[in-house]
Order: sequence, then structure tokens, then C-alpha cells
Amino acid sequence: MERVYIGLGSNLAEPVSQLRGALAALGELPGTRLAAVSSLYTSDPLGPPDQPRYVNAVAALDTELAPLELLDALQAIELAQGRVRKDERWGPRTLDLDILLFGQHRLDDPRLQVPHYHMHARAFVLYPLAEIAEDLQLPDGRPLQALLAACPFEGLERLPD
Ligand SMILES: CC1(C)Nc2nc(N)[nH]c(=O)c2N=C1O
Repeated sequence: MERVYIGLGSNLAEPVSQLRGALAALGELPGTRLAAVSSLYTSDPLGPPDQPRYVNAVAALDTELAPLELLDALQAIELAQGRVRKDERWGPRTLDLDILLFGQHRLDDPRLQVPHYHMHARAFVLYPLAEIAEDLQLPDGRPLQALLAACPFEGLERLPD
């Protein structure tokens, strides 16, 4: 079993429902247990500003799936919930499921880089992640708390449960 952290994001088609549906689907994956889920957070879009605010969360999974098997399963959930893969780069999306961390592994496959390349400076990833894994140390040895200290919370809003 590996402990995996998944970043969830949506800013189209009822984002809160998109994330709730995705969390239910994650819990149904073969050989996988949904171990923890952060609160939902809203934030302005990073990137092109002319799109709706995002809703983000982070989930912890314990899974027997191999990294690329998990990636395929996540992409199937995105498609099932209406994501159109031609999404413009950094444009709005119905559902994004990103593998942030896969145990302490570092992966550099054309389809999958882990740790997620952008996670280190994104408040909408770091704060929900810290909520469910406050003592986490990244594969490169950096404590999550050090990344948080360098990444202001500003603009992030925690939704009530
Ligand atoms: C377009 C881009 C970079 N901006 C985002 N901005 C926010 N706030 N949240 C996201 O999940 C998100 N995802 C993206 O892919």
C-alpha cells in the first residue's frame, strides 16, 4: 500500500458537486482506500483571470494501484464527469485530479511527474494538503511546513464543512 495525495480542482459545472462526485469515485477505486479529505477552498484562478473562481481540495488515498494505473483511473473519473481533454492550457475545467505525491517516490515519466511540478508554490494545494498531512516531509527532504511558510494564504477561502 502506498500513501498518495491527490489535488482536486474545478471551476465549471457546479465545482462543489464536481469535487464531491470525484471524492466518491476515488473511494470506489480498486485496491484503494480514501484515507482523508481536506476542507474545500475557493481561490481566484492562477493564470488567465477571465474564468470563474476555483474550488480545490486534497485527498489522501492508500492504494495498491501502480502510478500509471492510478493516473488512468483519475483520467477516467475526469472524463466521466464531463472534462473535455482539449481544455485550453490553464483554462477553466470541470475537474482536475492531480497526483501530488506517491509515497516518497519521485517519478519522471512523460505522462506523470511526481512530486507534482507546480505544487510547491500553490496555496490552493499546500493549505488543504497541510490540513490532512501537517507533518509531511517531501521526497526531497523539505518539510511541508517550510513550503507553507513561503506561500501566503492570501486569496484562499476555506468553505465551511
Ligand atoms: C489554470 C490553473 C493553473 N489555475 C488554477 N487556479 C486555481 N486557483 N486553482 C486551480 O486548481 C487551478 N488549476 C489550474 O490548472
